[in-house]
Amino acid sequence: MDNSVINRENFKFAFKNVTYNIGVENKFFRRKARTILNQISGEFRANEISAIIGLSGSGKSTLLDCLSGFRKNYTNGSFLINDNEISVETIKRLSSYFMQEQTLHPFLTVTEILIFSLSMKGGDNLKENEKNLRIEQILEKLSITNRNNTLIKDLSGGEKKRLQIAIELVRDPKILFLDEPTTNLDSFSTVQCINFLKSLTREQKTVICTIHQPSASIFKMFDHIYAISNGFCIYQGSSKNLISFLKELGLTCPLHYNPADFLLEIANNDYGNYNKLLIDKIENGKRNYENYDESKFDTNSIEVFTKEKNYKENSVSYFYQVHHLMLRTFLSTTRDRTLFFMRFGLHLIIGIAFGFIYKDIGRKGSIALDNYRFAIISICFLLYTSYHSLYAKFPLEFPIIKREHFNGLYGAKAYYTAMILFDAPIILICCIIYTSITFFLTDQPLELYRYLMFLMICLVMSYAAQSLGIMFTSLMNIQMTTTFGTIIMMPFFLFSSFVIFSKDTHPFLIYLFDANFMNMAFKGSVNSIIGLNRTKFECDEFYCHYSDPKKILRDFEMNVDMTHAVLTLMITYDLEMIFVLKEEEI
Ligand SMILES: Nc1ncnc2c1ncn2[C@@H]1O[C@H](COP(=O)(O)OP(=O)(O)OP(=O)(O)O)[C@@H](O)[C@H]1O
Repeated sequence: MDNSVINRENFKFAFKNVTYNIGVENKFFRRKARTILNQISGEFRANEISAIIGLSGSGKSTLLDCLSGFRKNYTNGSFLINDNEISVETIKRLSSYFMQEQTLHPFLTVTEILIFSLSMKGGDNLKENEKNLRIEQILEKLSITNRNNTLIKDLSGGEKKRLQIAIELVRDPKILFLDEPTTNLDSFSTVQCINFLKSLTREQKTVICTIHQPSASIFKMFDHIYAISNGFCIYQGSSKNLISFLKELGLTCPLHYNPADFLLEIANNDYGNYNKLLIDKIENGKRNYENYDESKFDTNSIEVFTKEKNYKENSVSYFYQVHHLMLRTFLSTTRDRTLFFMRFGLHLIIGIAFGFIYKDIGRKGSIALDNYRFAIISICFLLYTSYHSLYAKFPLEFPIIKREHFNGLYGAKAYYTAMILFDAPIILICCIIYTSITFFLTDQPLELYRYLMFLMICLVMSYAAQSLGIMFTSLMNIQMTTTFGTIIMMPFFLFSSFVIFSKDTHPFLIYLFDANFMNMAFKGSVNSIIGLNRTKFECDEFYCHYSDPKKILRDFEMNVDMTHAVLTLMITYDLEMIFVLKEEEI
């Protein structure tokens, strides 16, 4: 071991006895705990770049998730800064997490995404020129200065990676966690990326990254190595001390052989079972195979980090977050108009199609019953387009918002508010397109209040359906919402007076009809077309059974007080909104 004493700056982030258990399914569908991290300890220092290495599935990403606070449930153990215990919340405030998946908005430019991150961090405190200067400095460091106005989707893989790091740096974190930052990079870009990360350590930052099989030259660039095998620590210390550490156990690394590969082969039992010996020698991470000058540590310096509340916290108001989120959505939507135009186009095409299918129903007594069918199908169409409108965006956006929300850019409430506010005028335009075309083509009486009533019912129902979609998305994960989202609508449909009448059900169930927004939407739309004292239809055949609109309303149990219908829809919308906006996690 190299015995020269190292003076590192007085910041040490350590963890003690960290255990992480996960429930796994066995063949009887019971959940059984599996331990991924076993009472491991370790430490990382400022001015050092540390690599967490290990075989695939050894627990590298899990350790990074636990250290950064990304996985806090089922994590046991303690976290310390300069030997003072700190909470996961403090770590989150001091750090930024670079996730493995590329999570960037493809239709924003490099500058726009950085301005957004900076605004969310500093709000209005920074002047425009200060923001631009800060961004210029970061881009210069990352060698992407000439790509300022390029859309993210047009950047190369390496540039995207560097930009993602830049976004995290905007918030000036003390600790930077990076999950496999060099994956998919060629050897030149890998060296460039590690060199850049190394340069950050000169600014008092603690850089911790997981890395998959580093080459010998990359391995040497790391100051500190933390090696894991099956959730246990098998080495902790400097990269240059690894060979002597192994030698003490009788494991001699062949000349010109990559020490990282040698260690991973030992972990894989290629030379016999040495794992237990390694774990014991390094005391499962309690020991550091490096000499530090511990007298340099000032244990009081913890105050600086824990008391400095707005170090990484959201320093901007809820309204400021909503405003910037809406602005960002507006920019992306104006550049990628596919979904936007598809929604308008869909309402236009379906409106024309239904208009022709139900042509003349507003005038002819022989087909008057089709007015009831037309109102029901209109509600079903608008209900599903609104219900799916936002959660269709989720699979694409989810990794992005998860990262941004985790890194403290904005709250869940601000995100949902911005999403709903941005979508509100789109739903309004879609409803106007659909109702105007169908009302005219089906030859309904040209009475303004009747049309407005039809539009209002369709609109409020669409908002209620949209918020229901968001509510389920916020409650379940994306796969669950996509799989069960449509099935969840079935009970609403069942008690909507379409499948079964309330008079034929148990009196106890009547309330399910009265409180059901879909029932009120069906009844409200049918009433706005053939209710409201509509005169009899002209009978164009020998006998027209339903030429009297009152008869349709009575036979199909469609009579409703319009105020009751509108109020039920509005209350449903409000209740769902209250539920969604009280969510704290995305
Ligand atoms: N949510 C989870 N549910 C079940 N098992 C999990 C979960 N997360 C991690 N694991 C398991 O924990 C082990 C460690 O996973 P982890 O992703 O930390 O490995 P890794 O060392 O980062 O691997 P790689 O280098 O392949 O990314 C793996 O066996 C993985 O299957």
